[in-house]
Amino acid sequence: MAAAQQQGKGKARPRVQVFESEEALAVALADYVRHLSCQYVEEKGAFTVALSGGSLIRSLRKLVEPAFVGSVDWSKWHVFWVDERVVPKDHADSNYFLAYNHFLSKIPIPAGNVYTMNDALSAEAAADDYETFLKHLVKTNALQESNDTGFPKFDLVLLGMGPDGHIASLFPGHQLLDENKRWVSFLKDSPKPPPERITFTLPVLNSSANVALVVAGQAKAEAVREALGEGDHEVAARRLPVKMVSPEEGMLSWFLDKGAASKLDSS
Ligand SMILES: O=C1O[C@H](COP(=O)(O)O)[C@@H](O)[C@H](O)[C@H]1O
Repeated sequence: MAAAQQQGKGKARPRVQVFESEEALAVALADYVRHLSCQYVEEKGAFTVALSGGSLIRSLRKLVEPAFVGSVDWSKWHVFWVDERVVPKDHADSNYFLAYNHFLSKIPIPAGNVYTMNDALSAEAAADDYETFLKHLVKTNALQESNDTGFPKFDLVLLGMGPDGHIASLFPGHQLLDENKRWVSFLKDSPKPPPERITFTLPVLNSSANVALVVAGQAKAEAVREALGEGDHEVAARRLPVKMVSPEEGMLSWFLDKGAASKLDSS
């Protein structure tokens, strides 16, 4: 359905698109990801994507359907995780397991291009391990670095949002929202189970070339209204982490269904 605001670069206003249904959102999301994939593969021969867990994975379903699956060069994809739960990879709570079952198992991405967090380590060690690995990829030019921030620059970060406004494993009021040095950090007190998690930090999310916020359902309408409303002073933003997503030099695109957008003024 309708597009709302026009996007710009960097700190410009995000693009906000509202769709009649989650089904229509999923089709538009597939088209958006396919377009970026083609663009980056053509430009630099690779496409680096960081996935969230949760409902985002279901919203990616169209990308693996016949209308889209054949027009993506999956061999050039490099897949990362925005956040992970500290559980074995075959555990129902694992973000990798979810992505594998509903997305990755259906497409021919080379196994060596799928970069999971190490589930044999403690939360601290797994965060260190993933950060060290990302630094190695940057050093070897397999992953770009942001000239502006010195943090890694993913071509696309796909974020979901919880009803409380959390993104990745960055929760309202949590001290990790202040982290400005680490690339990957950990927490053991997640308010949403399971408690132990590993997560990209905000500077990494905000150094990406493209960030998509994919949000469906009425349960998230209040957080969407607050996030897209006026007045982004720091206290409000720390209460609603999604408000702290603001790419330094990249583009932010919201994909909303009617339910999620139902408390926005224009809807
Ligand atoms: O716990 C998590 O929650 C968020 C939001 O999940 P959703 O199911 O409400 O969309 C998700 O983006 C994150 O990756 C996950 O670890």
